[in-house]
Formats: sequence, C-alpha cells, structure tokens
Amino acid sequence: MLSASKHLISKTIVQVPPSLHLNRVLGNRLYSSYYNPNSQHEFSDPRQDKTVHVMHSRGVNVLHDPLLSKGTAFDLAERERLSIRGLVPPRCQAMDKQLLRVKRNLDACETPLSKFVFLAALHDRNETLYYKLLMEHLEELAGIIYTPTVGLASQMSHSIYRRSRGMYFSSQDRGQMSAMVYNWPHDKVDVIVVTDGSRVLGLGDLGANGMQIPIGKLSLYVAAGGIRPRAVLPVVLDVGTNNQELLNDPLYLGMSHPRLEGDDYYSFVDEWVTAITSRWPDTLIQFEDFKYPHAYNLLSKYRNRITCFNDDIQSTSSITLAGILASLKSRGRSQEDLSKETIICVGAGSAGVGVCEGIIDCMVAQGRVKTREEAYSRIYMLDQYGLLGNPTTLDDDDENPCSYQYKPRSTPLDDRQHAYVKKDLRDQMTLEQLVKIVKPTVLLGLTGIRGVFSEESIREMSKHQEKPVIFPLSNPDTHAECTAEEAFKWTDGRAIFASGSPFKDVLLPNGKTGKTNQCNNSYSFPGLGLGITVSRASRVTQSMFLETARTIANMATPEQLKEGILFPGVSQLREVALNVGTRVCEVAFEEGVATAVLEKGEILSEVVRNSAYQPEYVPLVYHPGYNF
Ligand SMILES: O=C([O-])CC(=O)C(=O)O
Ligand SMILES: [Mg+2]
Repeated sequence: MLSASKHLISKTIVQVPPSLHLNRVLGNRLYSSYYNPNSQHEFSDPRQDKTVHVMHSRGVNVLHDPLLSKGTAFDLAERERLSIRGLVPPRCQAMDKQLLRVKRNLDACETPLSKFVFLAALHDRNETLYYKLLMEHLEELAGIIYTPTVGLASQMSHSIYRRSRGMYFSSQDRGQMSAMVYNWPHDKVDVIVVTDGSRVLGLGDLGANGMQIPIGKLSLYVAAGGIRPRAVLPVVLDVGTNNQELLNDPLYLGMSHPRLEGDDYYSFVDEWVTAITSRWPDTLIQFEDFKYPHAYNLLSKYRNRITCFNDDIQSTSSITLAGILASLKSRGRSQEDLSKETIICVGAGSAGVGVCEGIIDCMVAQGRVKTREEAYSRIYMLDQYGLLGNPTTLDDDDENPCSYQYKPRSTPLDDRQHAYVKKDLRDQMTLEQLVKIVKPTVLLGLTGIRGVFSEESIREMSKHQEKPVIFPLSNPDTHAECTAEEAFKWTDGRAIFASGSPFKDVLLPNGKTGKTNQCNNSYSFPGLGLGITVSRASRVTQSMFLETARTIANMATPEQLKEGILFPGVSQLREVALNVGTRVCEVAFEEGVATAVLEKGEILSEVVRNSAYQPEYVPLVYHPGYNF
C-alpha cells in the first residue's frame, strides 16, 4: 500500500494572518488559525477537527444562499453575528428535526416526479440538509435524483423549471466563453460534469433539458464521492437540438435551432474547453451523454491534453467489467477466466463500444490472450441492424435467408466498431439466431431499447448455461432491454442479473429470491473523481478504470456472490467510492500523473477518507474586512 504525505494534507493548510482574530469573532471558543482550501472560505482547526466558514455576506444573503444556509438551525449567537435575528422562526432546531420534517414532506409527495421537484427545491435552499438526507436514504433517493426518475425529469425539465443551477453555454455565446466562466462565483472547482444533451440516458436528444443529468451525477459526486458541494459545476453545452417536439414547445428553454455539427460543433466545444481550463486548469471534466461518435472524438481529442474522461464510455465500462468479473466468481470460476467467456453485446454506441473495449483491455492485461484480436473474437456485437458480421456471406445458401431483412447501414461502421466484425458469420444476423450459434455466457444490453432481449433469446441462452449472465444496462428502467422479472422467468430463476437502473428483487416460484444488482456507473465515477481530486491527477488513465473495476469486483462477500449479489448495495456507495478513490490515488502516484506531494508514513486510504465531505453545519462567521 502506498502512503501519502503529510503534505497532501498539510500543504493544503496555510496559516491565516493574525489580523483575522477569529477568537474574538467567535467569543471564547477556540477555533482555528488555519486555512483549508478545500473551500476557499473555510478555516479548520486540526486539533479540534472543527471548521468555521468565514464570509463577506450576512443577513438574507446568508439565509438564502443554499451553500451557507442552515434554515432553522442557526443558533442565537450566530443569528446575532450574522444579522439574521428575527428573520427565522424563534426556535433553533438541530438538523435531526429538520431531517424529520423534510423526510415527512418528501414521503407525502405522491409521484416520483413530485419527489424530484421537492428534492431539487431542498437542494436550492439548503445543500447541507439536502446531502444529509440523500446520504441517509441513498438507496431510496438515488432512484429519484438519479436514474430512473432523472430521466423523466429531463424530459419534463422545461415544464418543472424553478431555478437555475450550473452553467449553460449556448451557440449565442460563441466568442464570449472565456469571459463567461468568471460569472461562476467559486474560484475552486474540482469536478465539472458536462453534457450536450444529445443522448440523454437511453432517451435520445433532449437538448438543454439534459442539465438534470450533470446535476444528478454531481449530487452523487458529493453524496458518494465526498466532493465538496461548492466545488462542483454542472454544465450544458447548448448546441441546439434535433428534437422537434422540444423545438415546437413554447416552454422549451434551450436554443431553437438544429444541432451544430462538424467543424462548428467541434470548435464550439474547443472554445468551451479552453475557457474552462483557463480559469480552472486542474478541474476534472466528465463528459456525459454525448452521442456516438462525438463522445469518442472528444475523448480522443482531449484525454491526453486535460484531466477528463467520458462517463458513458469509460466508467460504464469499468462497472460492467466489475460485474462480469464478480459474476465469474459467483459462477465458481476464476476472474482470470474472462477470456474464456463468450459475450454478446447488443448496442454499438459509445456505451456499447466503451464497455467492450474495457473487457478487452482486461483480457489483454490478464495475459490470457496472445493478441488483442484474439480478445475481440470473444465478443459479438450487434447494432440496430443486427450482428456486425460479414455482408459477403449474406446471400449464400444459408438455411433461412429470408429470416431477416438486410438493410444497408445508414452510416458505415467505423474502425472501433469494425474490430468486432465476425468474418465467418452473416452480417445483421438477429440476436435469436446468434444466441443459438455461439451459446453466450454473458449478454449485455446497451441499446436504449426496451424488449431487445426477447423471450426466445434468453430461453435459448439459458439452455446452454447453468447461470446465464444477463445485463440489460440501458437507462432508465423503461428502456432496459428486459426486466428482472422477465430475466428470472425465462431462465427458471437461474439468471445472474444486473441492470443500469434499479429493479426490485424477484420472488421466484420456488419461494427463493432472484437477486438483482444495479450495474451503473454511479459505482465508478464518484470514487474516480475523489481519487483524482485528492491526488490532483493531471490525467485520467486507462488503468484507473481497470483498477476501479477490479476493486469493485472484489467487494462482494462469498456469501453474497453465492446468492447472485455482485456488488454492495446503493446505500454503500460512499464506501465503494472510498475504496475506488484510494486505488485510483495509488494508480495516479504509480503512473506519475499525481501532482500532490507524497511522503512516507501516511496511509492513503485515510487521507482519502478524511478528504471526503461530510454534510454537517459549520459555524459561520461574518468578516467584512478579510481579503479572501
Ligand atoms: O446516468 C446513468 O444512470 C448511467 C449513464 O451514464 C447513462 O445511462 O447514460
Ligand atoms: Mg450517461
């Protein structure tokens, strides 16, 4: 285990000029004389592990600032200090009472969408309370602020709009972006999640409505990954939309023109990247829900220039690989047997191709295949037309040439997709036909299309496998390739099941329970972000994703694996992120991309754990004279 330096912590603690006189401001309570740049305005006392927040604002400006507000929890001394005496009800209520009230109100909301709106409002008025609530009820609330409900909220975003969050850069802002970035009120931004809304989950082009996705992802970055709420920035690049329904809707809030494409599009993104990195050169940028091939092109362009990754390509790949590795253990095999698997991946977009590349990287890293080509031969990929196969065998004297209709692809396969073409199998073969021929052990769905895993294909698969591994990974649940119930029913309860969005466990006819897993990148990106932030990694490397997968794959206990449970539950996402964050930090140091300073003697896992944000109220101090 690598150890981290005192510097990792102490470098971030700077003596505050004595002129600040915090002791005087706080009465006789001895708070700190240290500056903690985790937040540029926070001061922590290493001896007492206490933090105070010193700021220029007071009065309603504090009360109405969601990053500062405590609602009814300001104590009398603080009300006095901050000039909010009389502006809140008289009784000071601690956070536990506030939690009781917000949970009750939340439970009274009748639909998932109304819960979403309620939680967004809480987020907008008191972030500390929002994150406390979220962390205490993560399993329940992740399904609201994240998939599946965030999908519906994105579709309805222009109707439910209340208050702005994050930043929008639109086609009318060209030439202005490097000035605009200074409109953001915080000098320190650790993580940015950016989307152009072109492929929101499996829901397609939702234009500027895509903003709900970065907001939801960043909520998990804070709740699970321990990134500080004031250090996250959700962004939409509004380059137009091709969604006619939105364009026709008078309430739509995005630009009303078709999407920019080609050079216009790439130069727009380039201006944004330049603007962002000029103000925040060290920030981590997560590209999210960009359609294929833009997603890949942007990743190729920027991955070696800035600290960035693509969530759908790389962290979905990481968690899916983790799922397959854990399933090997669950089936009584070794993880090193990955290259003996026969995998069908339905979906050849950014997530499909990304997931398969991650599996191939792992096969190669395990050294059980002689060449990368051999690894490709283990994976069969289908797009919307069917198998990526050999068109020249199409009209041969096969048994049933009319069983499907060959259609020329609207866009030819690119090199990445072409690597999966199977020369000895007919192009555009259906899933059902392919399952019969290759007898897969693992079936992955990344199509965004409900029902692609037909009864026939799954029943056929389960004829040949004792425990068929079935992963319908598309989001939200309404777009999953099959439901958990279907998977268990069609495999007589033998499936090892994981989906992108949550499904409930299934009661089987024999009285046993078919265990479901959520195989979502929410297991991988929060820890990646934490590890990158703590190590101040300058690049996000491919081994970070492989190690993330290995870390998560080894978290379930043998008893859980026996039952078909592959990962810890969503309620344990913080623990998962701390493990992943530690490993990613180690990789950053091993590969020389960490810029934080290392010294012997300190345990990296503790540094990571201590760096993670906890939603607690800190004393607030008004100090007009201090120059931040
Ligand atoms: O957001 C999620 O739940 C997973 C994801 O990245 C996607 O489906 O695009
Ligand atoms: Mg995504």
